[in-house]
Amino acid sequence: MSDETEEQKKLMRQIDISCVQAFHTMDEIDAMVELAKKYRLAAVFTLPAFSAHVAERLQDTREIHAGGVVSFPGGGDTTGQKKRQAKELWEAGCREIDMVMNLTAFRSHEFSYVKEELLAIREQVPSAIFKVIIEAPQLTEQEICQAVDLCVKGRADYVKTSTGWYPGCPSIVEQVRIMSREAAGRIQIKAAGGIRSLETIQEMQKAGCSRFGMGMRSVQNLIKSIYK
Ligand SMILES: O=C[C@H](O)COP(=O)(O)O
Repeated sequence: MSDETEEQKKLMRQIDISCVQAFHTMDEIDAMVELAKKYRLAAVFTLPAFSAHVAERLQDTREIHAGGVVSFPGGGDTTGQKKRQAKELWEAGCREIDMVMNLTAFRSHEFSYVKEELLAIREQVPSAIFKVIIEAPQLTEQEICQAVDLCVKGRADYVKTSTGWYPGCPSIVEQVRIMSREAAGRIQIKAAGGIRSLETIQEMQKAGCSRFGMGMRSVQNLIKSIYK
């Protein structure tokens, strides 16, 4: 990638690529790792059974992280299960942990349960980049603000819009704006789920988003559109 511009490089460093749907094959996962290495993406995510494999294949590069998902995609595991998952993924070599918030507890106003759970996971993986998924497309504006605030109190590094498991409910710029306004620089924002174009990414960047989670096919399309 010798003729890559600084702008392209910077954008690639904000992309988390993933094969986290149930249908991916090992060949796809391996192709995704190679793509991440070629374009120097930020992190590579799979479902947990394949995280150690990805971490091993990324061993020769420190700047591209293996990422692991905790309580994906529902968020309803017990705190103990989430702690064990996070620890196991860290031990497998994952340096980024994306965990789904317990949204039933959250939407039932069990805020202290949610906060304590986030703090418990933070304690398990103190050096990991810890992102918390809130499924913003399913929440009201007030709930999005409350969820962002809890992620700050739970010492997460990022609050993330969505798992991408709800195809009819993409992450949109307005959600990022709300999150960014509430975050006020206290936590970073990752958008994921249905992000399909450079234009959307640029608008989300302007709204305050610094990381983008995209499925492998969407990243391939994005690359085609910007490296001509
Ligand atoms: O962050 C991970 C998601 O799988 C991204 O979803 P997507 O397939 O809609 O890009």
